[in-house]
Amino acid sequence: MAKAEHNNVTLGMVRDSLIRQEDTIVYSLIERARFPLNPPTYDPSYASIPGFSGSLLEFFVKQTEAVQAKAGRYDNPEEHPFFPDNLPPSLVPHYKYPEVLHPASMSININKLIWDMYFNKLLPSFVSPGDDGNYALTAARDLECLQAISRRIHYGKLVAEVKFRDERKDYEPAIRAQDRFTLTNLLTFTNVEEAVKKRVAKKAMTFGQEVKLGDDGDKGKYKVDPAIVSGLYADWVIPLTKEVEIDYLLRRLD
Ligand SMILES: O=C(O)C(=O)C[C@]1(C(=O)O)C=C[C@@H](O)C=C1
Repeated sequence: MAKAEHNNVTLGMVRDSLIRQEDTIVYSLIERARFPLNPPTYDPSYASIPGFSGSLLEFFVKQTEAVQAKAGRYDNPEEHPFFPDNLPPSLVPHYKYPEVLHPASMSININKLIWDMYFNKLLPSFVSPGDDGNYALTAARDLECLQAISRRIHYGKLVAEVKFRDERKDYEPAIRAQDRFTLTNLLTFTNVEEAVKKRVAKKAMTFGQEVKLGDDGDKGKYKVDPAIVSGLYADWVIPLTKEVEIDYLLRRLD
């Protein structure tokens, strides 16, 4: 059983955090869109780094995650590495994060899926084709997008915990029966999902407009297409958050 000392987390608080995380995701997409696709970043034959086989992107992500692991990033249960194997241990004093989640949540990490979605589906849809040589910056911006999206999706663990505590008698039978269908119905709020999709499109318009003095700027011209941002949420972010919620709930009574 998870310790219950942080029972005061409410669904409203968790949703406020999801709303704040939208800002980070939209900004990180805008920052990545400053660069074209830059294919050599992803081409294993381009990098040829001594002692490393893989793309510049993989090199960058593995090295960055190693440094961040040593600095304690993954001690925080909200953070999930993309390459969890062989990560070095934290070298800093352990901060005692509140134990809100069930311990089984530690085994849930769907970053492989997020990685494939980001590079195969999302990235080609919002950056221009082309190559400007800024491969290291490109890899850095990609990692920022990935980390922001991953944090949001894995936040589903906390959303699920709060929902479970609020409606324990409804969730328990479905968990005992390992009934994904009923769990999906219980945790789905279609009106909230619709509001999320509309809000992120509005944020993409607001944050991604050209700000000019003296006139209204380029109306209708945005740094990242708002429809792509709401599509990202509709097709990936919300469904994968729900996937994490279900994975978490299925193990909640272990
Ligand atoms: O806010 C919630 O209740 C969530 O579970 C989060 C979320 C989302 O990903 O935005 C997912 C499922 C719900 O149907 C509504 C919204």
